[in-house]
Amino acid sequence: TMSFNYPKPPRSETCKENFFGTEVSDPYRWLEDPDSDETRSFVNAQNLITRPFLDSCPYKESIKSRITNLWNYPKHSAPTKHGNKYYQYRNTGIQNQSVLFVQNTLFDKGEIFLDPNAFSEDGTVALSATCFSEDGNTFAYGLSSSGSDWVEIRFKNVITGEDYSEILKKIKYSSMSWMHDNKGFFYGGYLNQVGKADGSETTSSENQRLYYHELGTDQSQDVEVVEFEDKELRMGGHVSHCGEYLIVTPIKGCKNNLVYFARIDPNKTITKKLELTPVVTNFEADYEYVTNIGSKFLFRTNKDALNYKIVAIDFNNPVESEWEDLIEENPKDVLDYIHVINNTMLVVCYLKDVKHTMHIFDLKTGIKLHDFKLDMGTIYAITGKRYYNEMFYSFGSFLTPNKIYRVEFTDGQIKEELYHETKVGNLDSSMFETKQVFYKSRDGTDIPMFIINKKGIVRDGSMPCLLYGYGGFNVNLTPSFGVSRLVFVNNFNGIYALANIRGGGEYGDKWHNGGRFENKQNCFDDFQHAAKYLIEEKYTRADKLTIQGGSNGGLLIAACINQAPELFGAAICQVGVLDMLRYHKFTIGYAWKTDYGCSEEEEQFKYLYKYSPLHNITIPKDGVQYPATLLLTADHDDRVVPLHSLKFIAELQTKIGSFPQQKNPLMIRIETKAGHGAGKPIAKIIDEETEVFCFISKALDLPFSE
Ligand SMILES: O=C(NCC(=O)N1CCC[C@H]1C(=O)O)OCc1ccccc1
Repeated sequence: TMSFNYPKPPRSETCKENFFGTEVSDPYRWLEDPDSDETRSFVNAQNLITRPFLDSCPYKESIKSRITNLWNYPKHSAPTKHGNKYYQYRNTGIQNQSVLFVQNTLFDKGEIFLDPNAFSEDGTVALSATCFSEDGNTFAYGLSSSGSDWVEIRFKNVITGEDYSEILKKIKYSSMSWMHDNKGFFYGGYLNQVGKADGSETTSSENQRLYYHELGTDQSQDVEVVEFEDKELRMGGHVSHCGEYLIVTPIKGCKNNLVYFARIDPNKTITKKLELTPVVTNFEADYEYVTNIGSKFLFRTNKDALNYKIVAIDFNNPVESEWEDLIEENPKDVLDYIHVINNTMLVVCYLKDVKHTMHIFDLKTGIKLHDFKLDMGTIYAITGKRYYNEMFYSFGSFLTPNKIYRVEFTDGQIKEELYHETKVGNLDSSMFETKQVFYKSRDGTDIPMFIINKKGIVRDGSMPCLLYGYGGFNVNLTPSFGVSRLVFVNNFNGIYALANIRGGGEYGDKWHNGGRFENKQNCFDDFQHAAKYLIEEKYTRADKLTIQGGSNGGLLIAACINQAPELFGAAICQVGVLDMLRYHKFTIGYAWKTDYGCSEEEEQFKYLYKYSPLHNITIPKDGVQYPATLLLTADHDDRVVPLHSLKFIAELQTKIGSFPQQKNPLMIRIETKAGHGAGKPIAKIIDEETEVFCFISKALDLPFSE
């Protein structure tokens, strides 16, 4: 059996805080300083424990080569057209970053337009945001380094391939939008933030402003065009399809935004703050700009529509009593997203029991004109400008990486053809089967869950199982192709299960609200009942069951091992939100109040304190032990700062690690030059997935077969 002598970091007995009469100690608060010597030595001490454990896995090299060669298939994105050229991301297989190609026609092999791999040796500079000007002659592109949310924007002349000289900095959580003169450009920035701003800082991101940039000038000349008092607002700025309006959608949290607009003259530069007309001035609903016909503006909204709908607002008379529903709310299916095409058509994707359906509606009348035939899966993207009579959509599912279809609208016909199908080498998908089951949670709610396994398995409870969940922020976990999960099913002879627990948006706001605020415990109950279902149905047994989740999903994992350690053999908690009393103090954490609430409010403190992972590590009774637990974080994660994981592992090892019955490892893997996940180079993804499997294999004694 294994035993570990975990680091004994200094534990402050004086750091206490009083929340409405409850005294809460915070012995590892000093770990909140990422740059202190103490924190650095804590990180090193942890890596000295974790590194040898992971490297001792006898299957490490074969796991890595299996994951690598399954990743190594050519990838293509749906083409998008700008000006008279087509653009498409391609990856030969395991290039760290995908490369942006430009083609003159749909079927020529094209040439490299922008290769982000050229920006760094190790692929840690990613292309995080792009925006072509209306005429397609200028390409605005945002680069992010080491996985940080910070973005630097550059402008490329498409004809010459040369970059303009200016670089826009201090940009984060920003929209990008061009004036139709192809010279003016809107973006959101934190230009006043002081101190380090490279993603390793934990400074709260406050006072974002919307700026107007004139192409070819220095950022110091940029004009602050929109400003609101509230320091927590992030400004979405979108130039309308006609080019005559700027729609401004300030958002405070991660749900519900305001709507303002300004008239703009595409032929005049902007020299001062814009005059904004209010349309929505309360945070009661989401409003997402779709398009406009003159002054009639379409928005996708959940206002009085938990499953969302399309509403028309006349900006000449925006009073709510004059709003009209263009596409009514569907009582069962969620209006997930929408794309205007061919001038007069709306492509609408619904989510129906966690699978997409796709239809065409008339832009003026809202009448349905066409249904697309889709397999069980997900629409990943739809591309095509409003005035094009051609669009592309990409579709994927658990065993289908990506199928791109081209749709052409000519003389009243809708012609559709397969444009490109991604083939995965060395994977015979006919060996696997996927299904959707429904199980009951603690309160009787039916929860959907996808299950993937090899065909012909015998359900005798002996198989290892990997159960994944998220459960928050209206996020939908729909079927998608994932390499590591297929390696788990194929080479660990495992079961992969994906539980669509409450807090997500799988059944609209009813589902999101069911996992928010005082209902957050439903997420944990739903997930624990998924585990019980998999055990009762003999897919697996507790000591062969691994649970995995990231970010808000990391909170899910940590709360579940605190509440029901007996249910799980292993737990993978990636970039988790683990200190629920202090999360809102760092970077963009305050924006998550719209799911979690905040400890500064008494009622909210009470329910946060009840499940906050850092504050609920409990010594299990009757010889039960915590599952083998691996936390993962990274030094440039400025979405969920590493201090959450550092404090949690310190508390877990101190409180639980020294107990005789605790044989399972309690560890943390801290990555460098990496962040929350977006833009992570393939090499780092493969290393991380390999080491997660090494941990699980070691902890649960799982054999790996080539
Ligand atoms: O904070 C979030 N989103 C929520 C989020 O990232 N969360 C919410 C909880 C922890 C973490 C996660 O689950 O990934 O987004 C900020 C943002 C980024 C880019 C553009 C605009 C705004």
